[in-house]
Amino acid sequence: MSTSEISVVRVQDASKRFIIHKEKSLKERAIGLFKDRERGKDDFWALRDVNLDIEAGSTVGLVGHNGSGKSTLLKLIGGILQPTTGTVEHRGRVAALLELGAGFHPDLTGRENVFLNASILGLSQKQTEKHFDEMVDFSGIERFIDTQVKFYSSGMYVRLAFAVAVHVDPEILLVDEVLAVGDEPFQRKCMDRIHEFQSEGRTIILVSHSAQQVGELCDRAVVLDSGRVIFDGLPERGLQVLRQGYEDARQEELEIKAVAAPSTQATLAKVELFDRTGSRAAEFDAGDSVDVALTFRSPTPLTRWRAGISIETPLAQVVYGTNTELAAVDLPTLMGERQVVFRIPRLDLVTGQYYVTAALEHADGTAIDWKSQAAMFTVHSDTRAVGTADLRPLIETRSTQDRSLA
Ligand SMILES: Nc1ncnc2c1ncn2[C@@H]1O[C@H](COP(=O)(O)OP(=O)(O)OP(=O)(O)O)[C@@H](O)[C@H]1O
Repeated sequence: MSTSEISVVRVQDASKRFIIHKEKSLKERAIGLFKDRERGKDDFWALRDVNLDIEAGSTVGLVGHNGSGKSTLLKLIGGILQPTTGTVEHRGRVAALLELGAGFHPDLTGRENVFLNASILGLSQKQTEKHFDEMVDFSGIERFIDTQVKFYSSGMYVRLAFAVAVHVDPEILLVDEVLAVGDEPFQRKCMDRIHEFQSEGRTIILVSHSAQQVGELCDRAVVLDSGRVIFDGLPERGLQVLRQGYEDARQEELEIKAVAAPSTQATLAKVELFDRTGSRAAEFDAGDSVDVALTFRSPTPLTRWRAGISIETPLAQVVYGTNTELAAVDLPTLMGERQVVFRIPRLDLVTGQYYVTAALEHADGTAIDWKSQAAMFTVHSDTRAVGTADLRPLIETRSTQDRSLA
């Protein structure tokens, strides 16, 4: 079977242009500027030449900076927006959970909206009646089902919208960030439901700012930057590309600031890893010791500061984090260059790749400088386990009967 035969979403050379209507100032209006209507408009390309083939049964995370075009792409896939050029096709019933407000009518009650929304998604009145109790039960807002949704909190709104979306039997589920609105138990419930969807072979496309969510759910990440796809592949790599982008933007901002006003600020200059022999290293065996050495510089005296590190997985889950204040270590005034070394006596981690993020902060926790994923290392462990901590339990078995007799 060719890719095109099994793909349920196909985006070909799609671009989307928005026309932005500029507000004229009072002065411009008074002196009759912008007589030509076109001069009050600006073209803006939110997406440029996007190509995507999404296979049935995959879960794809759309990630990128604010304004990079994720929601616009999701709306094109859902058919809510049409591309300016190019084509977007999908096969199968689509349920879309887009931003708050889309899909529900504020003056109608929860109950009325469920019927309206389900019918838009292709369910007959009878089918909706059949699933109605399940939907309301899933939403957990039965007490408010006959209240107009304009009085709902954003969390209640999302609960009901999600409940409808997952009960209309969609082949493709589009989810835009809304999961972040629900409270923790509801988010967990949604995640479980999404896992169920995955095991049933349905296709999910979600926009998320949560690296953890993308790592946990997706088998593919598409990274957007200024409306273009800059990466399409494994989530681990996609999240690295995204983080590198954030880091580059931060560095660029710092450089611009530095040119505008030469900094008197202290910096975290280097993050290095050393093995027990004092050599620079990036490969360790579980149980080895590692020195994480941070080099700081300050052109003026900096008092009451702290240094911190965290060890993270490629999906940004923190395995361990500490700082000199938590460790009750007093640091002398920083002037010129100084190194702070965190010696970890045993790296009891399971086989895998890990990153060190490090920071320089004021004593009250406000950031002065930091380096995200500044150093990478690999751990080799001979134990076979999942997770990150290499706890090496001793496993023994006992007869509980013998114990009760004793
Ligand atoms: N209807 C619209 N009219 C004009 N511009 C729009 C419209 N919708 C989106 N845009 C612009 O298109 C760009 C991409 O927006 P989009 O919402 O797709 O970004 P995003 O990656 O989802 O951002 P975020 O992470 O902030 O949700 C933004 O600059 C946004 O201002």
